[in-house]
Amino acid sequence: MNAIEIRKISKAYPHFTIDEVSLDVKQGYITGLIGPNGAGKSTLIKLMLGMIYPDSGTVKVLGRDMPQQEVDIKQRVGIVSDEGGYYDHLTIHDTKKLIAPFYEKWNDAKFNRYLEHFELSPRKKINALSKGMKIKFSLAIALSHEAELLIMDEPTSGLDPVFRRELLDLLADMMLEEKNSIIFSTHITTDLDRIADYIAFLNRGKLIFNEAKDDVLNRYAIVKGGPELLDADIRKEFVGIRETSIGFEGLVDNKFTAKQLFGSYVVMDKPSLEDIMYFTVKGGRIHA
Ligand SMILES: Nc1ncnc2c1ncn2[C@@H]1O[C@H](COP(=O)(O)OP(=O)(O)OP(=O)(O)O)[C@@H](O)[C@H]1O
Repeated sequence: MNAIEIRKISKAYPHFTIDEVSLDVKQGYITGLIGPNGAGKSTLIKLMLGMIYPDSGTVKVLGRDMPQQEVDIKQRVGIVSDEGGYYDHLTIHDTKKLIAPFYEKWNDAKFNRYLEHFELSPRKKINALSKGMKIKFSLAIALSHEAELLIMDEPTSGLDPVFRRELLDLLADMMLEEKNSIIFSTHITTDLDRIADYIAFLNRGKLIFNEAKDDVLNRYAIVKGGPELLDADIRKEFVGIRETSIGFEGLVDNKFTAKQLFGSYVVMDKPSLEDIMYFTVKGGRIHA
């Protein structure tokens, strides 16, 4: 089953369009949504959460239709973001009092444990929280109502390295429960190297791929070689290529085809997710 099913969703802003994106977020796994600034990650997440409406296409979350069954969906989903939509002038304690009755499975003891663990004072006002503290607070709320699905927009970007690692451990703990699923957007791809099972890559409002991370890392390759190997046709084989006077380094999206083409004339390396994002976003020839 899929935790989220997006079908041919489009949303146009004056200078940006989410263009017929279809995406399945697999239940029981962690999916990382990657893409450069302005790729449309937050827009896609807002569409999943019914915070904005698509021009066309459909969204199903945990088998229910968004936005028709939004109330039911929100019971089962935890949202982690620094744009919490909470009232700025309220304290953490008062915000919790306002939110908790909404959830059928609210666990107050768990919430208090998380506050303590995250060193958040219940007396602190929302507008006095740093970006990282807001993330911690929304995570405490999400984990205290037995959410089966966490949807997180850039959860690690405002966090120090110590808590970032701790957050990744908390997410891994959540995944011990088989039915739980997580999707999170980030441009810190090293976080995903550690915990993601699937990678969905969005660029300029289009989905480039949504694949198991290991398959992606096996399929793509970084190819390095001398300038004499390149001509116009060969260049077309690359997703992106960086050339200097002494050679080139490029990304191919099918290393088996590239092996047949280049044989032993080149060196092939395993790419990182960052390499894949960099070369895809830059595209064509990159001048060094
Ligand atoms: N309400 C809006 N009205 C007009 N344009 C918008 C609106 N919301 C987002 N956009 C535009 O949509 C594009 C995608 O923005 P979005 O925030 O979804 O990207 P992102 O991938 O999350 O980027 P980042 O990594 O920088 O947060 C941007 O060009 C942004 O200016």
